[in-house]
Amino acid sequence: MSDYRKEQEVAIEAVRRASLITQKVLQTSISSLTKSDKSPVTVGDFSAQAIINAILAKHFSDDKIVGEEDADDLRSKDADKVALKEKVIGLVNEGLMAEGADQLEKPLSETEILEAIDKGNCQGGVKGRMWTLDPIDGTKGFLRGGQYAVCLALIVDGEVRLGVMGCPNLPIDKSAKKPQEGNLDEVKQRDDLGVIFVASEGKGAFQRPLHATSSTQLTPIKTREITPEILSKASFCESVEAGHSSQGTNAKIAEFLGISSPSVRMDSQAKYASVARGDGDIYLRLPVGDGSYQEKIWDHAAGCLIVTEAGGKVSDAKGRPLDFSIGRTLKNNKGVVAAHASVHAKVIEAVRKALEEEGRGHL
Ligand SMILES: Nc1ncnc2c1ncn2[C@@H]1O[C@H](COP(=O)(O)OS(=O)(=O)O)[C@@H](OP(=O)(O)O)[C@H]1O
Ligand SMILES: [Mg+2]
Repeated sequence: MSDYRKEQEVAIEAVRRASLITQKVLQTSISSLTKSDKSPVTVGDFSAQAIINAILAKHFSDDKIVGEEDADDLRSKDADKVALKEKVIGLVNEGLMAEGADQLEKPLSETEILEAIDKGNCQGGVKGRMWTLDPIDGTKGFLRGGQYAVCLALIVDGEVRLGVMGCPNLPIDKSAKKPQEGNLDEVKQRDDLGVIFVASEGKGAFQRPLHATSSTQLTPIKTREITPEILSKASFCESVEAGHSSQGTNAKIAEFLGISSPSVRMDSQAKYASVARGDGDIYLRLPVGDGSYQEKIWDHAAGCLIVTEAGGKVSDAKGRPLDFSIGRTLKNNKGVVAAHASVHAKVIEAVRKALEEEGRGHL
C-alpha cells in the first residue's frame, strides 16, 4: 500500500481554500448560472474548481483531473457571463493569494484561470493517477443555504486512495444541532460550522475544523456501532431531491428493517460524512424511474473512501462495490448503499425485497 501523505497535505489545503471561498460566496451574494433547472452552476463552483485545479497542477503536474465543470460558459460574450467571469477571477485570486502554505506570489491571469478550470477534462479510466473533483456537490443545497460539499479524491489504477471533503455548513461537533435545512440566515450567523473530512486508504478516517490552520491535528472518526439486533434503532440519510433517489423505496426499506425514526434529508456527500462519523447510520440512494441515470464518479469517490475507512461498507443497490475504473461515471453500478459493515448485508437484502415488490428487481 502506498503512502499518500504529500497528496493528503496538498488536497486538504486545496479543499480548505476552496471551501472558504464558497462560504464567502454564500455569505455575500450568490450568482448562479443555470445550465438547466437540474444543474445550476454558481460562481462558487467555478472558483472552487479553479483554485483546486491550480494547486494540484502546481504540486502534481503530471496528474490528470476528472472535474465536474468546464469554463465554456465563462468564455461567452454575454454581459451576465462576463460579469460572472470577473467575479470568478477576483475570488480565485483571493483564495490563492491568502496567507498559508500555497500562497501565490502574483495573481493568475484570466487565461490561466479559465485553463485551470478546464484541467478537469480527463475522461477517467483504469490506468494511472487521476484526481476527481466536485467543486460544489449539492449545488441546489448550496443555493438554498443547506448542506453542500467540496469533494476531492485521488484515484490510482481505478481505486480511490485518498478522499478529502469540505462541508462548510456541517457542525464541527457531530452532536450539535445541524442548521435547519435551507435557513441561510442561520448558516451565516453560526460560528460552529465547517468541517474537513479526510481518509487515506488503510489509514482510517478523520475530521478537523475548516477554519483551523492546515497543521491542525486530525481527529479520528468512526461509524456508529450498530449490530443486526439493534438495526431498528438506526437512522437513514437520504437526498433532499426526490428526483435523485427514490424516497418512496427508502420508506419501504425502513419498514422492512423495523426502522421508524424519520430519515434525515440533506444535500450532497455530507450524507457520507454523517454516516462516517456516526451521526447517521445508513445512506440510501436508490435509482429513480427506469434507473437509466449513471452516477458520476466525483459525486461518490471521496465519500465512499471516508465511510469505508471509518468502518462502514459502501456498495451499489445490489451489493456490488462501486467501480471507479471505467470513466467519468459509475456505469457498472446502480444506486448506492452505505452502512456500518456489520449490517450492510441486511440492508441490501431489504433493498432487494423493496425493489422486487415495486417490479424494479431488474435494476
Ligand atoms: N437523476 C439523478 N439521479 C441521481 N443523481 C443525480 C441526478 N441528477 C443529478 N444528480 C446528481 O446528484 C448530485 C447531488 O446529489 P444529492 O444527493 O446531494 O441530491 S440533492 O442535492 O440532495 O438533491 C448532483 O451533484 P451536483 O450537481 O454537484 O449538485 C448531481 O450530480
Ligand atoms: Mg455533485
